[in-house]
Amino acid sequence: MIARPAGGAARLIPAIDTGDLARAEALAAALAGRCGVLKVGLELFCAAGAPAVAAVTRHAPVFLDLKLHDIPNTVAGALRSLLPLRPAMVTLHAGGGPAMVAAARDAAERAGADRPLLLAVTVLTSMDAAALAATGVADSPAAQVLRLARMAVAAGADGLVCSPQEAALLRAELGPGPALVVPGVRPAGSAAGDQARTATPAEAVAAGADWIVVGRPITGAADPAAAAASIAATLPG
Ligand SMILES: O=C(O)c1cc(=O)[nH]c(=O)n1[C@@H]1O[C@H](COP(=O)(O)O)[C@@H](O)[C@H]1O
Repeated sequence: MIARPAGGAARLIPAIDTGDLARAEALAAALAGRCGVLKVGLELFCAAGAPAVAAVTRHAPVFLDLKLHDIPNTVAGALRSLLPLRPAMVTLHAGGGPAMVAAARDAAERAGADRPLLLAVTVLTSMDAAALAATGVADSPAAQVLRLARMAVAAGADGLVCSPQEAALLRAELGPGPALVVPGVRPAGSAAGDQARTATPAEAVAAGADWIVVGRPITGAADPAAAAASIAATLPG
């Protein structure tokens, strides 16, 4: 399994969100020396599939973020199908429940010591309290994140995806064990876009994030490599 980053640029995971494989390869080449991991998400995977993962893996370990959410048997099968791509990290939705998380963990174990870090997504960083309430959850995002996080870790998740606003709570309640991967991160002055629960890169790390995920502030910059370097420079070494 991938080791936790010691600090600095190794904590940064740029999200290569594009449907264009050539652009993804160019971004991966430009960003590889300035981050620890590169994220392939739904947009790139739906456009270009396994070859996109192979292409990005040539530059850095890949966080394959497909947010699996289905019955346990189907999620386990999906995990088995993804293992040959050798992702360093994979995501599934904690909301699929403990049997789904446990089935994914069993499937991931087939890769032995080299298995991907299994990350459970809690409450999406794009959701505020009103959006959560619209799904039938009256609790605050923080309370729901903690509930899902406890369940997912008990069921076998190695780590959690949460917003920077819940990272300190999860560290305090769950200790140093679970890896925390934190999107919804915005350098000071950059547009939030559809992200609702945000903080700066340095704030996210101070709150307990092991890795931070940053997409548009890097990929939308005129010079993505320079944007990544300037974010990394704000992270504690
Ligand atoms: O699992 C994720 O990575 C994820 C979970 C979440 O709650 N929120 C979230 O934004 N993400 C991903 O993190 C990235 C954030 O991108 P930007 O908003 O452009 O920085 C996207 O690729 C999202 O799919």
